[in-house]
Amino acid sequence: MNTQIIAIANQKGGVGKTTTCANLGIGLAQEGKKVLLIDGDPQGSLSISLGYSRPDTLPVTLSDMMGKVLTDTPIQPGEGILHHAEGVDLMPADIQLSGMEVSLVNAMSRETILRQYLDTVKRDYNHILIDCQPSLGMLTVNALAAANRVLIPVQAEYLPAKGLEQLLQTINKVRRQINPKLQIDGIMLTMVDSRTNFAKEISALLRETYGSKIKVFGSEIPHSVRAKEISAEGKSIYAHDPEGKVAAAYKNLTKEVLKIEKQREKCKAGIGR
Ligand SMILES: Nc1ncnc2c1ncn2[C@@H]1O[C@H](COP(=O)(O)OP(=O)(O)OP(=O)(O)O)[C@@H](O)[C@H]1O
Repeated sequence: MNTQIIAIANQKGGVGKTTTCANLGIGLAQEGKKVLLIDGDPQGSLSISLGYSRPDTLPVTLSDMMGKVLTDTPIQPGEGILHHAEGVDLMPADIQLSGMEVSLVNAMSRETILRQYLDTVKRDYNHILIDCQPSLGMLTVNALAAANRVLIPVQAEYLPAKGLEQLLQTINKVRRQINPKLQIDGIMLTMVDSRTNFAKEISALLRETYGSKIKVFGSEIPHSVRAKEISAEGKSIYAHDPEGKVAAAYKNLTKEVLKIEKQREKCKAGIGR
């Protein structure tokens, strides 16, 4: 299986990474894809938002799996992977992942420990989505080293241009030094309040600043209280508010993401001919 591994990254906190990871992942599952979500954040927000309110009580989390890679301990098929009612699988995380990040500092091949873990599970999945932590630390570098695609959610409240530059530099560095396959899918606006001109201005500015180099997704995720509620519900926006505008936006995003991979496959086939 040609597994698509998508890192959802932005070192700024609270921009909608976790919400996007869960709803894009479940959107892909609704399109018939086999999906694994990786909680790459020691806060465990993705695990919590999918209903595992106390990830610290789970017997196995991502830090255990990365620990096994570090110590060359075999990983059993499907070990520690949870199955969510809406058709996605999840490798959860808890605060132990912080300790793992510290141990990585002195580890051999420290940037590729997550990639080595994913190599043991990826044959079972069409898509693996990684919810990155809000920093450019070693866990995010591991996610970028493991992925072949990166999607960047940006909150429409203000333009963190400098932050975005730092992220793009990190992505380029990872691409040059560790993972030449990494491609940027695009920047995606989240929490857009369409009643204000401000959001429109930010959207236009993003397209003006980055649009020539990086795709800015046509799908923009509206700001909605219904979206805010889902993290406490343990389910997706499709289950919580199926007819709402956020569900529609995430459905569109899912289609855009699938279109990108189709186009890349076509390009590859064209080159191969
Ligand atoms: N479209 C939306 N409308 C309103 N609130 C939203 C929307 N998307 C996410 N939120 C809320 O905004 C907050 C931050 O979202 P989320 O946790 O997805 O961001 P994050 O980038 O993953 O955060 P962190 O960096 O802390 O992991 C959460 O309370 C979430 O419920």
